[in-house]
Amino acid sequence: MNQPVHNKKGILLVNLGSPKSTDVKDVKEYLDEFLMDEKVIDYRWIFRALLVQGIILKTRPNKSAEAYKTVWTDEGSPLIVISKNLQKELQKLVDVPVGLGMRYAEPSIQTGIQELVDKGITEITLVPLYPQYAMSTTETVIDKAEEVRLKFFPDIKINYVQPFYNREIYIDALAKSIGEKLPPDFDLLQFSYHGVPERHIYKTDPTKTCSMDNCCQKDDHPSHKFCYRHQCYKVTELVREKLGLPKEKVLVTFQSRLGKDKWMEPYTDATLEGLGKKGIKKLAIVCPAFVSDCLETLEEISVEGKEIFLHGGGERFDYIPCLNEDADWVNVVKTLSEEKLAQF
Ligand SMILES: C=CC1=C(C)c2cc3[nH]c(cc4nc(cc5[nH]c(cc1n2)c(C)c5CCC(=O)O)C(CCC(=O)O)=C4C)c(C)c3C=C
Ligand SMILES: [Fe+2]
Ligand SMILES: [Fe+2]
Repeated sequence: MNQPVHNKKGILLVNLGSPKSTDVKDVKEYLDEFLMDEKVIDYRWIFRALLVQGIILKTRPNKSAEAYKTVWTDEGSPLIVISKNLQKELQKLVDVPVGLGMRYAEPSIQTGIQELVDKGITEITLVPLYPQYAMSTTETVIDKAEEVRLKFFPDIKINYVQPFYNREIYIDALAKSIGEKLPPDFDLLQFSYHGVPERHIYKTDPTKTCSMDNCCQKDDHPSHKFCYRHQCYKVTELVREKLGLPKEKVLVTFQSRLGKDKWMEPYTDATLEGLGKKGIKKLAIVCPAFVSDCLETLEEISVEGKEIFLHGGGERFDYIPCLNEDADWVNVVKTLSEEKLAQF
């Protein structure tokens, strides 16, 4: 009997990853792998090693472990738990196996591919779970998956779902999710994206024309395909239009900076501090660089960010969760995966 034609096909979801536990040694091991990635800290190896192993890993693991403890659940890290739930929900909707891998720590991309290969899969559609392209998101996932494929699985094929920041199905799902949670009387809706050093934007711009100020918010510019900053502004604009909000009700900021480099501005924390004095008393905030709630949303924004805002004179702070296991979002992942599966 003939097998169905898709019997060799599978889907691999890839998210960022979390430490194994909140023990300082596990957090240290995770941060070491993460920050030694040359697409995350893009210094020459020796300078990266001096900075990461000589400075950051001396103090940050303690601080980060304490932060992780505040968000950790009985089942583990929120990012991992939510990613597993997304995997399960997607599996209910598609007739090919769905695997899961993390760029850092476990389950690794290698583990995820191995599990699919063990099921006889040789054609994998890999979905980087990042709406916007960045060197430290989509690009490093593809680099790692290619490294693993060439080393351990030279006979399989992988194709990659591209950043989906401007896809209508994604914007519809995000706008709907935000719209449902937005309180009717908010003063401002803040879009807080994970930041990156400005250098990353210049480095990955193949046209070398992005000047940070006058290209990222334009409708059409040759640098946009690889401009993380543009892609953040674009998501915001498309969601704002979909929700029918006036421009003055929406603000873009960038969070989670690390080290002494110049990161993209405006910064989320500095902005939150000053909003109350500018008359913004009721703030809603959403973090669309993340599709799953994680340390950076649950602790940095909904706990620390809230404190900063209230301390600066704000009165009400509504954190709007990520898409997580939202049914429309699962459908977005299904559509994006199936489009790519069809291309084998
Ligand atoms: C130079 C450092 C970093 C860059 C560049 C960076 C980019 C970047 N990261 C995410 C998504 C996530 N980052 C998360 C945690 C996190 N990020 C950094 C540093 C950089 N990120 C660190 C050191 C950490 C660890 C926690 C800490 O010590 O602060 C997470 C959460 C992981 C979790 O377990 O919950 C996510 C998700 C994006 C999207 C991005 C570029 C756009
Ligand atoms: Fe990060
Ligand atoms: Fe730009």
